Amino acid sequence: METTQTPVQPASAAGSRVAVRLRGVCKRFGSAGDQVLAVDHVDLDIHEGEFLTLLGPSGSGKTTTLRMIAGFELPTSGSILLDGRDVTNAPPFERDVNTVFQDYALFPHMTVAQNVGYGLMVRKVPKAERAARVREALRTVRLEGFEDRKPSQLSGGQRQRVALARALVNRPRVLLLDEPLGALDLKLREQMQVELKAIQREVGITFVFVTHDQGEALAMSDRIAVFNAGRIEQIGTPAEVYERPATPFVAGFVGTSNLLSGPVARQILGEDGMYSIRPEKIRLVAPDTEPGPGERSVLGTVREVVYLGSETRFVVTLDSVPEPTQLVVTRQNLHTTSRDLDAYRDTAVRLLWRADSVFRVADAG
Ligand SMILES: Nc1ncnc2c1ncn2[C@@H]1O[C@H](COP(=O)(O)OP(=O)(O)OP(=O)(O)O)[C@@H](O)[C@H]1O
Repeated sequence: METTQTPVQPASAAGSRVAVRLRGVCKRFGSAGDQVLAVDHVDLDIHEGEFLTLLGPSGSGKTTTLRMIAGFELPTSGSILLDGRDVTNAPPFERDVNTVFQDYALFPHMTVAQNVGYGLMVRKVPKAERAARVREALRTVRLEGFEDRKPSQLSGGQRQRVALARALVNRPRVLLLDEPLGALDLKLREQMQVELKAIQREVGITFVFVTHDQGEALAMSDRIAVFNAGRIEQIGTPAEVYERPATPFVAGFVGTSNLLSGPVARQILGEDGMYSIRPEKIRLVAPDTEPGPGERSVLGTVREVVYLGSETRFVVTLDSVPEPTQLVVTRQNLHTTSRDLDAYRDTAVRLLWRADSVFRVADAG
């Protein structure tokens, strides 16, 4: 009986071997005169054992990129390599990858165990080994004891785990996940984010995960590739993408950003170009507070106070800048109650931030 497991490889130890390589990949849909360039010259290296997320708004080309890695779509131009082997035009079954879809695509008439073991049965894996591998996959997704249930007798989160087990049981080199948590409610989604990441660490398989949810991408990924209009605008760790967004689009799509440009940037920062500062990096203090060493500040008036439970969002218009400018500031409600906050409205304040919290996202245009 074979019970060997894929070796444990923590995500932080993701190897430098390239599991998936995309070079100059383009995908055009439609016929002449009515064409969409869904994916536009994408270059991407995904490392072995890595959890890589394709993040972007609807229509930005993430799913098409994933489907080309799976072999469900063929690129119009460019090449795709899996483990160094050119698979650009290979059919899906000749690629060592598996896909988990958002709608799970489980067989309703089969039990959980039959669903998970289906691919092994088709590949004529002997019965005893099949049973052992199904058991092992169900253990990995923490669904022991559910073997004989039908999909209709499971919750959304449990069905999602069956879909995951059905992919893991094949021990693919690469697992492709297309918005797999999209159908779950927020609480379950957050719980599954933690579990999915733990499972990926345990099995050490390369995960390529598609989502439009920036919070999900930040919470789970080793690296994030941010898509916009068919192109990758930035690839980096969650901290790099959040703290040092490379473009105005990334600054706005991943978290909230205040963008400063033109005469406003010149007056406040003394620089040309476009700059970004995160709302939580700005402190709201009394107007007569002196900035400390390495700090910058500007005077303003609080226009809106929005209580959000764990934090409050202030919208502040700036005094003495040449154009009407608003900055958003967020603050954790550590000792504040909603009643204290009303006093802020229409008051004069000083906004204070560390000079190194501001970063350039574009050159002067
Ligand atoms: N089969 C197709 N035929 C024609 N156009 C398509 C096809 N599939 C995708 N597109 C177009 O390609 C572009 C990229 O689509 P894609 O599904 O890859 O985006 P996405 O970022 O995954 O979006 P979503 O989050 O909404 O799934 C879109 O403009 C879409 O309308």
